Parts: sequence; C-alpha cells; structure tokens
Amino acid sequence: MGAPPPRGKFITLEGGEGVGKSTQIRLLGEALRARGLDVVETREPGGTEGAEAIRALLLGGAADRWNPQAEALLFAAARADHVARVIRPALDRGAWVLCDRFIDSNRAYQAGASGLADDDIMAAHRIGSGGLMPDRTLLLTLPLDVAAERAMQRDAGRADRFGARGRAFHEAVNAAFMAQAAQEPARIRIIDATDGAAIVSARIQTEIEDLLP
Ligand SMILES: Nc1ncnc2c1ncn2[C@@H]1O[C@H](COP(=O)(O)OP(=O)(O)OP(=O)(O)O)[C@@H](O)[C@H]1O
Ligand SMILES: Cc1cn([C@H]2C[C@H](O)[C@@H](COP(=O)(O)O)O2)c(=O)[nH]c1=O
Repeated sequence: MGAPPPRGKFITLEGGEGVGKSTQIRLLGEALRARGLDVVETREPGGTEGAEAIRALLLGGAADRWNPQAEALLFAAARADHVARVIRPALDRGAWVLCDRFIDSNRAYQAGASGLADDDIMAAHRIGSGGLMPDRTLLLTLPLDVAAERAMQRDAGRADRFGARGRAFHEAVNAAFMAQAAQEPARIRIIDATDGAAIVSARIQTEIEDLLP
C-alpha cells in the first residue's frame, strides 16, 4: 500500500536556464495567496538544509566534478529529502506547493541531454520520493539566446556548472522538455515566456484554473 493521495496541489515550473521560472513562481504565489490559499514556494535542487547542501555540491566546482550517474543520484537524494520534509507534509495539510524544477528537470538534463535512461531516472525517483508527480507542470519556453542573455544579465556573466555547458547541451535539454510535453499534454502545459512577466503570469494562471477550489 502506497502513501495516501495528497490533499493540496503540486505545481512545478520547468524550462531551461533564465526562462523566468523563479519570477513566475513568485507571481503565481501572490495570485494564489490573494485567493486565500495556503502556498509554499520552493525549489530544486534545494528546499531543505540537506538538499541545499547537495545543491552546492552539484552547482559548484569543476565542470567534470560529477559524471552523469553520480549527478542523477545526487539530484534524486536531494529530492527525496525535499519531498519527505517539505513537499509531502505541505500537500498533506492541503497547501499548494509551487516548485521551481522537479523530476522533469532530472529527466531533461540527466537523461535527455546527458544520455542516461529515462527509466533509470524514474526508478531512482520511485525509490527516493515514492514516484510523486506534479498535478500540473508549466513548461516555460524562450529562444535559447534570449534566455541566455537574461541569465547573463542577472548573474553578471557568472554561470554555474550547468549554465556553463555549451549550446548543444542546452538545445538537447529544451528538446527533451518538449518531448516530455508531447507525451504528457494533460499535465505539462507549454507557456510562451517571451512576453513581459505579467502577461506570462496570466497565461500560467489560465493553465491552472481547473485545479482551483
Ligand atoms: N518575462 C520577462 N521578461 C523579461 N525579463 C524577465 C522576464 N521574466 C524574468 N525576467 C528576468 O530574467 C532573469 C531570469 O529570470 P528568472 O531568474 O526568473 O529565471 P529562471 O528560469 O528561474 O532562471 P534559472 O533557471 O537560471 O534559475 C531575471 O533577471 C528576471 O528578472
Ligand atoms: C532539479 C534539477 C536541476 N538540474 C539543473 C538545472 C539547473 O541548471 C540547475 C539548477 O539551477 P537553477 O538556477 O535553480 O535553475 O540544476 C538538473 O540538472 N537536474 C535536476 O533534477
């Protein structure tokens, strides 16, 4: 017998670097709180003390610090702690959990763009996090050059281990996200993120309307 179904809603934002996920989580959080909902904003890798420590291991250091296998398992370990300590308890009490990246990033970056098998990523997710899946995923899309420019402006030119990877890697990530959306159109909604933040936020709110109480 697995865990009982959660009572809250689990929403994830996905997409490449600099497409506006953090900005949109904040705006969606404000909109949902204005409706009187209990909202938890969080991110991956991270969201707990242990997972933030793993984040530092994953994002810092030399480009070849980890191979794709070690990387995938570190993301899965961070996620297991995050799900157990923050996401599940919040959903169980009826909160809306808004998470900046989740399992679909693991699939896009470590399977799609790094060559691991999608089944293996999902097996680690089942072991670590009981296979918890979002109720809805908003996939933000933006031309690579525009997203890279936004991220560069934000970070003053300093990229982390993933941001520093070449164009081919980020194209493969985007292609993997699009393939996931094509496989799961009911859960994963594609959001054009080229316009101003308020317009993008309105698109996102339309795509979660059916989940509102
Ligand atoms: N719609 C928008 N139009 C113009 N600039 C934007 C828009 N949304 C966000 N930005 C800006 O682009 C930069 C990247 O946005 P944000 O940090 O939200 O992206 P992200 O997807 O969370 O990035 P990462 O994956 O690298 O953490 C920020 O400086 C942000 O202020
Ligand atoms: C959850 C997750 C993330 N990644 C990558 C994607 C990004 O490059 C970084 C996180 O940085 P951000 O500024 O918070 O977006 O980690 C990944 O490769 N696999 C994952 O499962």
